[in-house]
Amino acid sequence: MRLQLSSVGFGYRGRTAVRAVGFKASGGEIIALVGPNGAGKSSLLRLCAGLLDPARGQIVLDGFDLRELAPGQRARRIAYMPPDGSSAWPMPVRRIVALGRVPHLKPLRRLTAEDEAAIDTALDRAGIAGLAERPFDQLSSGERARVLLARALATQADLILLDEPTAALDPRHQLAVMDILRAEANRGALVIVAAHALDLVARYADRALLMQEGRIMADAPPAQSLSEAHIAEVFGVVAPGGITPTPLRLTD
Ligand SMILES: Nc1ncnc2c1ncn2[C@@H]1O[C@H](COP(=O)(O)OP(=O)(O)OP(=O)(O)O)[C@@H](O)[C@H]1O
Repeated sequence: MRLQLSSVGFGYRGRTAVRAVGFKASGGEIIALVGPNGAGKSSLLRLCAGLLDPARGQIVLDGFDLRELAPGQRARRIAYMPPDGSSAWPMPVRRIVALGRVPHLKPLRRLTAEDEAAIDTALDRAGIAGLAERPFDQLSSGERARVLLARALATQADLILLDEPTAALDPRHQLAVMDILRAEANRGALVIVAAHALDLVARYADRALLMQEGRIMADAPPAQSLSEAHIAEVFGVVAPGGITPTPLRLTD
């Protein structure tokens, strides 16, 4: 699959959030969106998900303008994980993950064995099989984040958009989630992930798009886009020698 953005612009009631953004990406890649609070990362993800419409420019998925794709097709092809799990749905975890299969259901049909298998696999991979019957609103924030990840995985989409999926996670689950995203890219999905954990981005992303005030000011492998000079300019912090990939790894 190929995604292409050309001169995409978007604003909220006059406040510009995304300015003249353009990039191309393909299945197999992990692309990280990096930048300070308010830089436009979440807005750009929501544009790619089709949840917002560009005011200017175009977003093209495999030759089709995102706005021309039928809603059902868009929902099967694109999975979106929102930034936090604070929504207080008093629903069992399994039912929330099952929502990831809704785009695959025929009208008025129940979940098939294939849907149930996709839900089980997603619960397992996110490490939350043991929480399947627990109410979502009684989980910790990290547990809720993994439920929303599982819902996105259950869709088996070929464009996976995630807004700060590791923000609430402990170190082991941060690595586990990034390993899952790598596996999704390896099966051919395009993964676009907004993240503040620069050491994880340096380790896992193929490209880091560094955003500042709605623009992309660098689009390169993390070793280049997260250079000391860029980090100083964009974040106002000194990262001696640039960002070092996290040295943490899972125990055997
Ligand atoms: N619903 C909204 N209504 C009005 N302005 C908004 C809305 N959502 C975001 N903005 C503004 O758009 C700009 C970009 O916000 P966005 O959430 O895309 O940034 P971000 O890079 O994801 O930030 P963060 O790192 O804090 O999550 C900011 O100036 C923000 O205040």
